[in-house]
Amino acid sequence: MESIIEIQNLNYEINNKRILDNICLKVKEGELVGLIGPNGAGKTTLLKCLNGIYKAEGTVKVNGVLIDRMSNKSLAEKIALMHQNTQIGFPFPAKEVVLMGRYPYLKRMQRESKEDFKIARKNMEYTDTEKLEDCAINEMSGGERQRVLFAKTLTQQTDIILLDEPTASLDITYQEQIFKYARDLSEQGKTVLAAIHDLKIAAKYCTRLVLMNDGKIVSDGSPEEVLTSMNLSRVYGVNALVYKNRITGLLDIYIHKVNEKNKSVRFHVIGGGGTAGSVLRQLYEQGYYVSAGVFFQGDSDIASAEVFGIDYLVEKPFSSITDRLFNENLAYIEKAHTTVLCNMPLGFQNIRNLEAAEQAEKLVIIEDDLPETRDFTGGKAGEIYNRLKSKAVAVINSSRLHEVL
Ligand SMILES: Nc1ncnc2c1ncn2[C@@H]1O[C@H](COP(=O)(O)OP(=O)(O)OP(=O)(O)O)[C@@H](O)[C@H]1O
Repeated sequence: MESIIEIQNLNYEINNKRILDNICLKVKEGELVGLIGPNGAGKTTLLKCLNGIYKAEGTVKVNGVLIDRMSNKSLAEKIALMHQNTQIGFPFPAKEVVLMGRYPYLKRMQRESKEDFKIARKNMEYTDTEKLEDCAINEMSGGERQRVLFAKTLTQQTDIILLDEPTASLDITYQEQIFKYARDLSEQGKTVLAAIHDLKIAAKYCTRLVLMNDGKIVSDGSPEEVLTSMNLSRVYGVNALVYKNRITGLLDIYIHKVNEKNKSVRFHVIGGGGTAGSVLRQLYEQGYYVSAGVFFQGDSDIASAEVFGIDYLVEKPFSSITDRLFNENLAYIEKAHTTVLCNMPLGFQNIRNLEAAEQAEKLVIIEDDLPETRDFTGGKAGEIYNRLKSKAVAVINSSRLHEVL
């Protein structure tokens, strides 16, 4: 398929400072591309070059035609840009602002036709802004104004739509809504490029992400290809873990700061049934060496251990812990400075985890629920648990774990 947008060797400077550095990018019809990158990466500047607001060195073609050869009006029939934080000083009613989207199609002094009004109205309905039609644009909340401006952008009826931080002042419902609209538009064959800071929304809706830094494109591909821990760490200067959220099935990002000083201190975590996730995270953030187990296949604690790169032991589902895994668990416990027993359900299947915990030199028990309420062995596990309690260095609520780390 031909590219609807083709950018080659684009360079742009302001006051001798290189803002865009040799940008090359081709976008196909119907793509929904997220432009991501830290503040100052050059996203807005790139969108403005595409829209002809900034004249840069290099070439920008739309449908194979150089935009320098197009008049402002004919470019505005092809590309609409919704600016970041647009302020309008004059109290235009919303419906007039939306109608302004029709300007590329009107001759000098020509009034809008019935058809123009119809298009504007349809887009106000679509963006849930009809109720605001008589409200002054400069007296609206940031989010309301943003939605009216989005309706105006759509009213321009262009094949290419550029959105610069379209969700900046929107509440969570409308943040998602704008990107649902953007996805609908791309499914209808429109091409959408959106500068966006929210990486989770970018991953959820965009078919392709372009990561920029210092005026350059540093990665370009599917959300999975671009949103890697390495890319995010390199560009944003943070420690980031990128993983598939097992509950939502979506790409998720966890930004964190790890204390690098604690690597030689070992913790072992006994959990299960999703009770270990938060414990593993907190220990990971402290930078300790952490091992965990014995979990049973299918447990969400395994997903947590994998995200945090923690060594763990896993048994087949619905089986008791074998001697081999019991001994491996013991070996981890013996090497650990501290063993943490989570607030897990107690059954015949995992009773050997409690037996192993008896060997811990220093045991911390997390108790959010009384053991009687989660003992499914008729008291057998409860007996061991009570012995563990009497030797534990701390029995705490999970919200207080940080106090003993
Ligand atoms: N009018 C200007 N005069 C001087 N420098 C500018 C101007 N406009 C942009 N810049 C600089 O160009 C660089 C890129 O800015 P741009 O707004 O394109 O980045 P961005 O990726 O959109 O950032 P943000 O995510 O913060 O909106 C920044 O370093 C910015 O300071």
